[in-house]
Amino acid sequence: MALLAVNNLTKVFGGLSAVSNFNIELHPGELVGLIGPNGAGKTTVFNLLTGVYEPTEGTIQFNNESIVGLKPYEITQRGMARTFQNIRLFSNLSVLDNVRIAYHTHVKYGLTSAVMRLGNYFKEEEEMTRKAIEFLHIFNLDRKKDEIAKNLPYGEQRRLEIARALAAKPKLLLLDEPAAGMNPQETHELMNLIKWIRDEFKLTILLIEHDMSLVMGACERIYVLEYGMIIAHGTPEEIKSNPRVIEAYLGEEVAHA
Ligand SMILES: Nc1ncnc2c1ncn2[C@@H]1O[C@H](COP(=O)(O)OP(=O)(O)OP(=O)(O)O)[C@@H](O)[C@H]1O
Repeated sequence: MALLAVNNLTKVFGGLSAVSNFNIELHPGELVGLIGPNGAGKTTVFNLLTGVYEPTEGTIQFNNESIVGLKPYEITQRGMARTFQNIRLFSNLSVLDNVRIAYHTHVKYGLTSAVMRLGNYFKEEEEMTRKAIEFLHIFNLDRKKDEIAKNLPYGEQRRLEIARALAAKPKLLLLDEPAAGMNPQETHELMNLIKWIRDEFKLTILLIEHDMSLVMGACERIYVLEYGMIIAHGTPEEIKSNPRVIEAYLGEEVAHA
């Protein structure tokens, strides 16, 4: 049974179809790539899946429920989390608080406990801090827990954003260009980290990425978008040798990935 089933998804801005008749199915535990030239519609797909935009047409079933028309926070609560192409951290908060905030979608104490600072408020807060530090440890950021997020080097900010997304306990994680701005060594480490978190947290992951070494090295299946339409879909080997993809996008880049 598919975790995510998208049919005929279309988004028109003014006269421009940013996404046209887009279909995708993701099964639990899959790690899938979404690639395509600049402006192909990849981020618009993420914005449609996460409720930032309402589709002009089409259906989105997540965990056997239609999520079209839900607000982004309602979709997060149902188990979909994402990162952004332009990192969106709470830049003036500490590294630890950036992750702790994500847990607030799951805390059990009510407003009264929070205001009155009753027993379960402290218990939950303590538990949240412990779990947040555990997460930071996975991402090798625990030593930096008290630093202000904006002062971290770029690669660490990217890792922190993923840590925060994971803290919301998603079933599906959408990563928008996680390797952007990273050097080859950082990209390689990130690739291994993404594969590891998929296995460790039994996640399904859909990632947009321009770095072909990461896409080809991590993803089991890849969808290729051009002008808002899927022009190819297959394994990394199939995509690498697909003449239409080479012509539209990858050219020499993929032949050497
Ligand atoms: N809010 C919007 N209003 C109008 N046009 C938009 C909007 N968002 C995206 N578009 C247009 O939709 C098309 C697809 O953009 P999108 O950002 O989804 O592409 P992309 O594949 O993510 O590109 P990149 O790789 O450069 O991030 C572009 O032509 C873009 O200008």
